[in-house]
Amino acid sequence: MEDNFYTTVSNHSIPATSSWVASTWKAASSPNVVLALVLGPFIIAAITRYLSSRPSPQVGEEKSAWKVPYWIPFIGHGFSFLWDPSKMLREAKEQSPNAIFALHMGGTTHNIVSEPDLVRSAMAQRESTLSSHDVVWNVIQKFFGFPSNSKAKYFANWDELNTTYKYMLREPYLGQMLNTTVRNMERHICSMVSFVDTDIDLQPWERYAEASYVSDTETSLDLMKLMRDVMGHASIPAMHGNAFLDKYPEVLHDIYELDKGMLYLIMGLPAWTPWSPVISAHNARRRLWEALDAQQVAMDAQAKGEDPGDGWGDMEDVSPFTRNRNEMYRDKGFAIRERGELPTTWALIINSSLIVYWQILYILDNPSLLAEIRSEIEPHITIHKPMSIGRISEAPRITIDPEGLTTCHVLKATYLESLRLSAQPWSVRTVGTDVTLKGDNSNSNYLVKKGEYVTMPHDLHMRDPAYFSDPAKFDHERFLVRDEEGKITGTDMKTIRPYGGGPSLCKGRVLAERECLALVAGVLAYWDFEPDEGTRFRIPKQLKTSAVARPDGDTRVKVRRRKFEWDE
Ligand code: HEM
Repeated sequence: MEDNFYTTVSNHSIPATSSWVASTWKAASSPNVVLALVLGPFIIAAITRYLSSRPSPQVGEEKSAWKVPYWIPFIGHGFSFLWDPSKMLREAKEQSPNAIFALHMGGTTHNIVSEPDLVRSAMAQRESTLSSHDVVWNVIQKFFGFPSNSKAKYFANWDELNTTYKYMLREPYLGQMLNTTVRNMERHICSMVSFVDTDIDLQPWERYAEASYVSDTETSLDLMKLMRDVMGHASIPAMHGNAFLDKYPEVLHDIYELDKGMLYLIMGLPAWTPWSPVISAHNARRRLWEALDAQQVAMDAQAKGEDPGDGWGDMEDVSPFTRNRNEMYRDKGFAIRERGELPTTWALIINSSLIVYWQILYILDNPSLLAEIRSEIEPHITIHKPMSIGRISEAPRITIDPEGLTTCHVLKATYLESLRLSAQPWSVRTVGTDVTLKGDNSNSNYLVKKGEYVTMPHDLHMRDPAYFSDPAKFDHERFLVRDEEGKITGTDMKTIRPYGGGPSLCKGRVLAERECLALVAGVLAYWDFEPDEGTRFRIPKQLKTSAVARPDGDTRVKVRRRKFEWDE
């Protein structure tokens, strides 16, 4: 037996393993096997393609989504989707004979819905039919890093958590938070650019925007980074109090780093992945948790009548929203590590600060629009004549009236058009029971099946030429409402959904709109900009992010303070 075992069948005196390799090689190199190996993948791909393109059986009157054919089993459209989701969706929509089409990715089926009537129907379904819970938890756990064993507590207190949003959405709290934000903006707008050539004397946002001294009246810097940080320095203290940003000045940049790594974190890539954006995202998230946890510890101590600790001060300026959430966490026994302040802090920063950049850039690119907006906002912005001693004078102060700005329809229309062009929001739901999404007539109803997903990429609709002519062009006129004489009487948001919809509709939408209008108006009233090179501003390509696009490169601009009447 032993001899047989070690003796090769081919009678040669080579070891058995080699003999096995040799025989396998011989078999593998036979023409039939080579043919099978070469043709196999093609045959599998062809069968997959055939099976995936078979129409779903129709149930009664109701159609189901058109399935976009694919070639690779299980992975389906995964690669082309990851490569360029916007292009892929646009092309699939163009080919689709139905108002809904379905993509297959990683064994899951996504019914892609973008027509306004069908989105409305989806948003109106009960949570048990189309649920956002699983998707929300997936993001909360994987992206924000919540402990996975807190899921039960999180959902047990779902209603209480949602109730706290009234401290952001409703008066008088909304007004309080907005006023604090706008007062911070007023201070930062006057000192936005310092025209010094020593790095140490620059404002933090100038350093981040890579400011480079041109002259005593002119500085060159990156517009996106500047606006992002100025907005962040106004809104973070309005939510968390001044001490928070003083103690943790890196919070803003950690939020940007975290956001850049969103996809990697959702894919579950660990911190040791040898790819720097993944490592940076993990590190940024750890530092953010440390900062937010420290604030919760300080607030807990203060609530017990104890000293909140070094550098926190009296925390009187922490918003009612953050205070109320801290109270709720204590009442419901949430451990420090289970408290969810990172998602709201991220949501506060990440979208508004980018929209402000896009809106300012689109306006600057159109000088007659800029002039129109400057005259429209003039009654609601006051620039105060500064005190002077000899030839030295302080920077003029600015006062912004956010309520008044809500009547500036052209300004508001440019905000809506910036959202239409730059926001990329998606709402995703899991299908709990078979459901019919109703279109505007019985011929446009669609059945979606339990276990699948309804995925609503709102940007697909917001750039659909069937609804928005010349969709890539910035044209704020499309949102203006005029009377018979052509006089502007208001704005109409039409069917855009930059804030998502249904139960997970953005809770900061009113605050976002008012703070964006205030910052854009304040900056345009106070500062002049010109492109650093050439005569036109470059409108950069957009990179896909969570909800508002990032530009694909720098927007270097030269900034000067505007000339006011007393300068003449
Ligand atoms: C222009 C700026 C903003 C845009 C475009 C935006 C967009 C969005 C989108 C698309 C969603 C998800 C909706 C869905 O799942 O259907 C969302 C959710 C949310 N946003 Fe905003 N947002 C903005 C500003 C803000 C601000 C300033 C805050 C203030 C903290 C905020 C707080 C939230 C919160 C708390 C949620 C989660 C709501 C929930 O799950 O119940 N957002 N936002």
